[in-house]
Amino acid sequence: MLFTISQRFFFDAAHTLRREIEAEGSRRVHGHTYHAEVFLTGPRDPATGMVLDLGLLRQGLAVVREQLDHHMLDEVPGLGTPTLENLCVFIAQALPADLRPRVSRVRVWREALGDSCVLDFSTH
Ligand SMILES: Nc1nc2c(c(=O)[nH]1)N=C([C@H](O)[C@H](O)COP(=O)(O)OP(=O)(O)OP(=O)(O)O)CN2
Ligand SMILES: [Zn+2]
Repeated sequence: MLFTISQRFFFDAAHTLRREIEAEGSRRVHGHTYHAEVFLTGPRDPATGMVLDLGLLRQGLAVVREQLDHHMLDEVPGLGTPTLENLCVFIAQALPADLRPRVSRVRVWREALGDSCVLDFSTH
């Protein structure tokens, strides 16, 4: 049996974005509240009854959040163009090494704008 556990966090960050439409507002420095959810999939450890203690996932996400919250996303090393897609990849790669192999999905969204992106490792 496989189980999927998840944990959410949010961060406030600034960015600029070059776009072909609505270009002017996106090009200026502006901010968003981003939400992210990371999903880990695996079997239960028979000794603990857990895929992984959610407290450990929460600790890992805190490390990732530190690199994004109140940052200028354009300047975050390794992120690239600050899109939702690149944020999904960045979050998956920035997790502690022992958690990374179990990541099955990362979702990043902006509640206020109603847009979101999902990186789904199970379909790759
Ligand atoms: N495939 C993607 N498309 C777009 C992305 C993305 O990350 N992936 N991002 C954007 C913009 O960042 C997003 O739409 C927000 O636009 P922005 O100019 O930052 O803000 P708005 O003017 O739309 O909204 P505000 O409420 O004024 O912040 C576009 N496409
Ligand atoms: Zn924006």
